[in-house]
Amino acid sequence: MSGLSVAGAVVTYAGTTAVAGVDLDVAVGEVVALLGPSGCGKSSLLRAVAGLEPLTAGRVAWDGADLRDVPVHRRGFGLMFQDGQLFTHRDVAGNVAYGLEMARVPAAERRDRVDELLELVGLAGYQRRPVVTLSGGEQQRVALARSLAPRPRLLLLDEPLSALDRSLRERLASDLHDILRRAGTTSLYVTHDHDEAFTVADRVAVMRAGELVQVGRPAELWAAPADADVAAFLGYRVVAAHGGGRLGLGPRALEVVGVVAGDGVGGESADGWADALGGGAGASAEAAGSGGHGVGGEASEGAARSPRTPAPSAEAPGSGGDGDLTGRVTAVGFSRGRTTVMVDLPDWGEQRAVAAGIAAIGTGDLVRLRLDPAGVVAL
Ligand SMILES: Nc1ncnc2c1ncn2[C@@H]1O[C@H](COP(=O)(O)OP(=O)(O)OP(=O)(O)O)[C@@H](O)[C@H]1O
Repeated sequence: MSGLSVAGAVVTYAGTTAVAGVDLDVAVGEVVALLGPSGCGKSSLLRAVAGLEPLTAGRVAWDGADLRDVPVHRRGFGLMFQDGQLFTHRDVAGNVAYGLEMARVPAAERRDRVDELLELVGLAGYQRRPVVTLSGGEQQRVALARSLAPRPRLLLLDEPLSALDRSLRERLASDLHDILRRAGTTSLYVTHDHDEAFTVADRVAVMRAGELVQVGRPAELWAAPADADVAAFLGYRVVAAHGGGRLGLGPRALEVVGVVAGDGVGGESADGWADALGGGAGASAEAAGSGGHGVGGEASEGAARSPRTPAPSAEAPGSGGDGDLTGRVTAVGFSRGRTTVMVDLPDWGEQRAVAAGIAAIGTGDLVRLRLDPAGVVAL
């Protein structure tokens, strides 16, 4: 096996088992994310791969060669942490060049490599900037450039974005994906954030209580989580399925398709909304056959889809005769152009649902929901 191979790895601290027998391969050029909740042993495993933590059992190998007797600085691995730990007395170029100086790379070659890396991480021209004048995101880009400079055969990243705010984290995760591919750097990436793992990695290894519970491509994990815990960790809401078993409801599994009884508060007047929508919404309200009104987007998306579209009623407890679900709205929010509501459902409790466009929904309304089979996984 070329690349990294971890077999039966165990890490213990004074009687506590942090890593309980992990097998994991990372192929050359591949980016693998270790994803799991706090305390599951991700960092311990990463540190064991780096050589910073001894293995109680098992082995770590590169290109088939056991690394047991190879000290940290001779493994040819790079490290990057949450806090980039930049040298504050050096400027940006001085930080990026650090590993190259240690490797006694000649000055002219160092300069070229620093320029190339700053270009790669989106900081061209920053060479002489004192690092203390940089934003948190820029500092992490410098830390990344520094760890990539000596061309590590494996880059180990431990929560490199978790000190940044959400929008910056999303942006940098996407940039990291591109930068690691362009540099062709084999990487092991620790995070507790599923979106970040899915964005950055080719494969995601889900860890729980010291063990790997599932390894796969992001789309594979999302389509078929190994169990209810993995599903919940990936962002599904786990609910009981009709007739036993459980379902994972994805963030867009439930869609409001109509208001059955609009006696709630907030939003626009139900009638005004229906009027504004014109024929489409009227047709929807009629189809609902309840005297309620349809809710839809700009092009009346909700109305365009028939409210009687058969939902997987066999799997949906609390569903009406035609397969729709009905529940009471407990909260209404508006985010990124969509109305989102919390709806109290008879068997599933409070669940999040989306309504296309700006809908006249108020708390207390009784709404009809459609369960989109594409947004649901059986567990
Ligand atoms: N140096 C240490 N001495 C004793 N116990 C430790 C040490 N480092 C970690 N642990 C314990 O080992 C377990 C795994 O910790 P680890 O840091 O590997 O998890 P993690 O998944 O990386 O969590 P986090 O994301 O919070 O860092 C935890 O129970 C932790 O308390």
